[in-house]
Amino acid sequence: MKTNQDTAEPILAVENVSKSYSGTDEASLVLRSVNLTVAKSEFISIIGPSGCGKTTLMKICAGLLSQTSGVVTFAGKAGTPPPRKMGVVFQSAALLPWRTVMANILLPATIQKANMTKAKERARELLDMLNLVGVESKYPWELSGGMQQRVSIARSLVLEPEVLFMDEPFGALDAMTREKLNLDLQAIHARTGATIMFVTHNIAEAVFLSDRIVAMAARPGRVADVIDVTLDRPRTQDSYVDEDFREIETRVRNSFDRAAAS
Ligand SMILES: Nc1ncnc2c1ncn2[C@@H]1O[C@H](COP(=O)(O)OP(=O)(O)OP(=O)(O)O)[C@@H](O)[C@H]1O
Repeated sequence: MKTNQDTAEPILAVENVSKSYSGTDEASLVLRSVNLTVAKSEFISIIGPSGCGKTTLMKICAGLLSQTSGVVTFAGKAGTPPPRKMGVVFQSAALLPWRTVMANILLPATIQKANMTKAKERARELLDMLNLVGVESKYPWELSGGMQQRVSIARSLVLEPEVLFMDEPFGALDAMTREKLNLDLQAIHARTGATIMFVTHNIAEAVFLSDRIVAMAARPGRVADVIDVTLDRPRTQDSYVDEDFREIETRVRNSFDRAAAS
């Protein structure tokens, strides 16, 4: 059977990656021999029990942390994506309180000394895509948590990254805001064609957004299962109650439970 991964060119590959924060013995391993290939424009989610190493794996892929052994390959070359080609979004929006929304969104372009005319044009497009028009001159503390996270997403996209790493970006938001942001993120993914690696604890969210879901097991962290999400796009709020959606959700839940018990 052809999977989503087989049909597109790989952009990111994790080969035999292990990680220990201390010591070299087997017991100190947080990740053990993780292998994973992410296709260009793929939306891949990582789920697993708390402490299984999801954030560690994502940080290694983003080059924010080094692996103890193994190789990460980006676009066929050993190494992680260059900062200019990737964006990162964490659970906390981490905006600079003394900069306006627009200045926060433009921050990566300022740091990277990118073409500011182009960056401003892109920022305006993102304000529109993320329903932020009208708040560009406000300061982060004047916005709701959901709006702040939208700004953080816009900031991560301003340099048109090829890869976006998102670590529980909606974890602190209420259910309604989260569903709305899932719809917006799906639209952004379709429009930009960015490859997205997304860590979440929420199984329905993973099914809604993903092309593939990686279920990890803990102690040491490892890939326990990979589930293809073969649902048509775009998915809508009605998708959550579709029979096919529920079936995949159950499969992912079973994988999660098996991984948590192993
Ligand atoms: N900087 C660090 N130094 C030492 N140990 C760490 C460090 N960061 C993470 N760990 C440990 O590595 C393991 C994996 O942590 P990680 O945050 O990657 O897991 P996770 O699956 O993302 O967890 P959660 O779902 O709770 O966010 C945990 O046991 C954690 O305590």
